[in-house]
Amino acid sequence: MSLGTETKHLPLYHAFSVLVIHGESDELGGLLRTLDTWFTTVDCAETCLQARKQAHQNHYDLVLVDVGLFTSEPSLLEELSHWHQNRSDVLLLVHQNELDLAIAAFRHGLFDFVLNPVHPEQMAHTVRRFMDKRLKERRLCALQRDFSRHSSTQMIGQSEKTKLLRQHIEQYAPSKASVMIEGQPGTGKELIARELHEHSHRIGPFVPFSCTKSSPETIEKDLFGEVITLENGSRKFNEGVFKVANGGTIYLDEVAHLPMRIQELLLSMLEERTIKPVGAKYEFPIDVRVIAATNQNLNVLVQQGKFRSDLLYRLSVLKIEVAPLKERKTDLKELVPFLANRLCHDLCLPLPRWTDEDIAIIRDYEWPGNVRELRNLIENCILLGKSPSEYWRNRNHINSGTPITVTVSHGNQIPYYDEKPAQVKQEGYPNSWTLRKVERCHIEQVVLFHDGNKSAAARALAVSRKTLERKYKEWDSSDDDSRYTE
Ligand SMILES: Nc1ncnc2c1ncn2[C@@H]1O[C@H](COP(=O)(O)OP(=O)(O)OP(=O)(O)O)[C@@H](O)[C@H]1O
Repeated sequence: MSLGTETKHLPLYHAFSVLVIHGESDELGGLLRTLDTWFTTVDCAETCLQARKQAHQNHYDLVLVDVGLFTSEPSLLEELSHWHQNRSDVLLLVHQNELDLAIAAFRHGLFDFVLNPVHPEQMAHTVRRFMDKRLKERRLCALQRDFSRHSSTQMIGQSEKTKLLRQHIEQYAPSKASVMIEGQPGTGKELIARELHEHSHRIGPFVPFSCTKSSPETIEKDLFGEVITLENGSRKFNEGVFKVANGGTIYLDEVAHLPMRIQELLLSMLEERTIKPVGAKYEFPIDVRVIAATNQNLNVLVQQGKFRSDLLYRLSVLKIEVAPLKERKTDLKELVPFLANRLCHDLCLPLPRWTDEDIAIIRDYEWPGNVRELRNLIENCILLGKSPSEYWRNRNHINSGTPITVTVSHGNQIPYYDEKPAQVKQEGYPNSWTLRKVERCHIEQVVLFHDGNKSAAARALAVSRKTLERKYKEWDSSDDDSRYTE
């Protein structure tokens, strides 16, 4: 059996494995050689018992079986039909004089066969069909995992602003009216749009679309679809995003970037509830709810003549403003454990244990990148096995020996997400300490760090040496030793 042109171009399906169930035969050698060029695992079984044993120990994506074996091993047919339904594709190898056996196999749902002796081109064609189907299934499975990782519709947070947001979502969801969501990048605008769709009970899908594509022509085709006339005169229809979202919701992200021509088409769609694909002669009715999002001030863009005021009016029938994370820091209490739990679960890694210092860093930071930045930080820490404080020090090239003074308010602490109460390692000062006590302790710590060199300590503390001396005098005169009496 030699490889023809098609087999030479056959991609290597290395990640798949094959079992060949075949009695002793001269034809087998050639068949195995051919399969060996495509797959890394090609196993052989000569009897039903052997095949069962092999299949028990390994997973096979494809099982090739010589139908001649069904005469001596009738139970094999039943078993193969079961494998076929559950895990493996089954390909029958049929001689001209074995058609009755093939027909019996068809009755068990095994319909795919090649004629024996096998022609390499025919074999390559069939194998490609099976393996491409498997590859598609794998990709779909990976996409679904990736999708669920990135598209949660669970909005976390108990700050007043987030509670109000939830209230708006509940009130706005059942309406068909357009919604404009305003907020900085990473604040959760898409998440809100998904929640609106989930609660709307619209039967169609939720389809996100980024308006930052370069050319108006591409956006028009992507949004409204395209009718192409082929050389033979027939017409091919490429569905646009609006058609895909029919009955559901379209989410126009960064709507401020829409070119003027598309703004006009979108306005017409919102008014007429119809779309006209590029190259089409007719308009089609459409039932899509539009949710748009922006992190720019569209009123300013209207004044600058970059955004149509009538479109802005149409898109903003209902309006939601999302506050930046720094204005709703109490959300961190739920967000940190939620994101850490989810990421650890996705990455199959154990939950980290963080200290007061880590918690204080997360709480005191301003989060310009909002929840997305928080999520990225947590993911980095989990993957690198570093705590947020360590990560911060490394990122900002701070010497790990530098003492970090963080006062942690335990009453307002972000809770641990472990089921068991965590052993919180206390690195800050207790809440009961006065500012005077904290100051003294901190100065003494820094002086100690500099081996008693008060000039170096003063420089690290950004005060003059004189100020430091004055502090020591004050403490000596007041005989204040109560700093250690906790
Ligand atoms: N309240 C929240 N609860 C849980 N996860 C959140 C919350 N807000 C945002 N996220 C998560 O933060 C990430 C960024 O959110 P999202 O993509 O919705 O932000 P966005 O405002 O649409 O960003 P951009 O403007 O850059 O498109 C996502 O992983 C999202 O799931």
